Amino acid sequence: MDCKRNYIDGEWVASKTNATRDIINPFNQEVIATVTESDEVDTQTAIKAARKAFDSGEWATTPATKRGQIVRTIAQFIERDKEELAKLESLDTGKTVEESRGDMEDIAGVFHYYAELADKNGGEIIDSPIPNSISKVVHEPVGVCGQITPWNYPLLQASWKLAPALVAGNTLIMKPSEITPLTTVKVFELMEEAGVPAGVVNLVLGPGHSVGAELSANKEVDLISFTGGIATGKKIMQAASSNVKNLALELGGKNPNIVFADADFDTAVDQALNAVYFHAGQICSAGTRLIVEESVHDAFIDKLVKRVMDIKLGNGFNEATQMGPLISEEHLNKVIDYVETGKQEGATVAVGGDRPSDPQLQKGFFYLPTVLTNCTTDMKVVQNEGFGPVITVETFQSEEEAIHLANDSIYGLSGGIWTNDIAKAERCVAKMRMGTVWINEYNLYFPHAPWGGFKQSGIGRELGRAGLEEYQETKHIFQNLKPEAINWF
Ligand SMILES: NC(=O)c1ccc[n+]([C@@H]2O[C@H](COP(=O)([O-])OP(=O)(O)OC[C@H]3O[C@@H](n4cnc5c(N)ncnc54)[C@H](O)[C@@H]3O)[C@@H](O)[C@H]2O)c1
Ligand SMILES: C[N+](C)(C)CC=O
Repeated sequence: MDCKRNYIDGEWVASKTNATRDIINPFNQEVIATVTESDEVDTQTAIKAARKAFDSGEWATTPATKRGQIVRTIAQFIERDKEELAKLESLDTGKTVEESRGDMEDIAGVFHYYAELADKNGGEIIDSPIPNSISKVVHEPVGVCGQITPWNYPLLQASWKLAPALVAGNTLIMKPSEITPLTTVKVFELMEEAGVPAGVVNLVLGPGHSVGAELSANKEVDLISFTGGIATGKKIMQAASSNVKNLALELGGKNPNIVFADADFDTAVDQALNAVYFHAGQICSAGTRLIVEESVHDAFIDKLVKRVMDIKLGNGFNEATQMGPLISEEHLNKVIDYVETGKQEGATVAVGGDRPSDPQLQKGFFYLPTVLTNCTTDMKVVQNEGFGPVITVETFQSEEEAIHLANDSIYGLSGGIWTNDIAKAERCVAKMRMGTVWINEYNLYFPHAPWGGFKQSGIGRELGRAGLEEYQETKHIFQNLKPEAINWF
């Protein structure tokens, strides 16, 4: 098995430490790859390469149409290699290949979207208050960008950072999660094949406490874009103050999914499952706080539980599998503790609440899809992000109570609302403090619409025009066409 390496200044190189890390398939704990394990010194080498490439001005002054063409070629290569990439993502994360195929389509779509935007953001002439002058606003790249991604959607989250950074003319160093780096390595191969010049994109494989911390603190890095947990985000924010870096944080969520009694009952039940159980609930936007109008609660939970009992756990490579394992033993233990806490707090396990007993699943990090009823907003299990296949259920009697429960969180990433009363939906949405709110829908995202969180779910936006603007500085240029002395002094 060859060892996957860093990509620095256009070369594939092993870490100077000579250390390696085994990458594990969460379905059966088999080693699927070995990768180089880097440290601060490797990171500094990559930062220097990105700095040199940016300061040379070559990429930033490449015409935007040309940068767009290269990004479009990357999209086409992802489409060409979609099946290989999807299988690699599933081996690495345990999610079903069907889900990974969907991710790859989304990822190619993100590269296509930003390729199209590349030459459509050329700045503007603004009305100057001074006669005989020109006032214009232009967009320039921020500079050297550090990009740090999580393990749950490894390549998807990488694409949201790579594509806009490239079309805006930046250079970058990416650090994928040390647990799931394989598809990111592959996309760096595709970026090399597409002709991205040496030094513009750099990849450093390794852990957060060394590689990630160096990227966040190093004064040669102008921007840090991070997707991951709140605790890490806070550390990065502190480290980034070293040189007042630009900062984009995509953090966690504890997302409400509100069901009113007038909603289409069967659709709302079905979508309550979709809101949570994809990728075993390891989704930032998972609608894990189900908030149901009291009058339909019992019928709703009956139907939900029946549907949950039918969810098929297994190897993501089997077509019949609907839910794979959690990412690691460490994470499985966190989910077990999380549910135990809920039970101690008084929640009732309506279904699940344990590991599966199926002998075929014992080597994998599986946890049963779970519904906890009798939950109240003060419980830890309602307030903390569990990041597993666990729904907590609360009830409400009035619109105001539903909104109060939905907003009673340090998070503000996303939320859903199910009702056939459009006026009620609009009233509620106006009060919901979240970056994305779905009405009669859940978990839908696409390249044209911005994504990001209110409150402690983050700072800044990815996707859409806003996702490009994160990678741009705005410059005002004022030119006096008839300069004269003003003789003030
Ligand atoms: N808002 C979003 O769009 C979004 C998307 C996906 C995941 N997430 C969130 O990500 C979290 C799960 O991902 P995770 O467990 O990989 O998160 P994490 O915070 O543990 O790790 C994320 C990345 O940060 C790195 N890291 C760890 N310590 C670091 C440090 N001190 N300095 C710099 N980098 C460091 C890790 O190596 C990894 O690459 C969840 O909270 C989830 O909600 C958010
Ligand atoms: C942003 N999203 C929904 C693709 C993945 C969150 O974990």
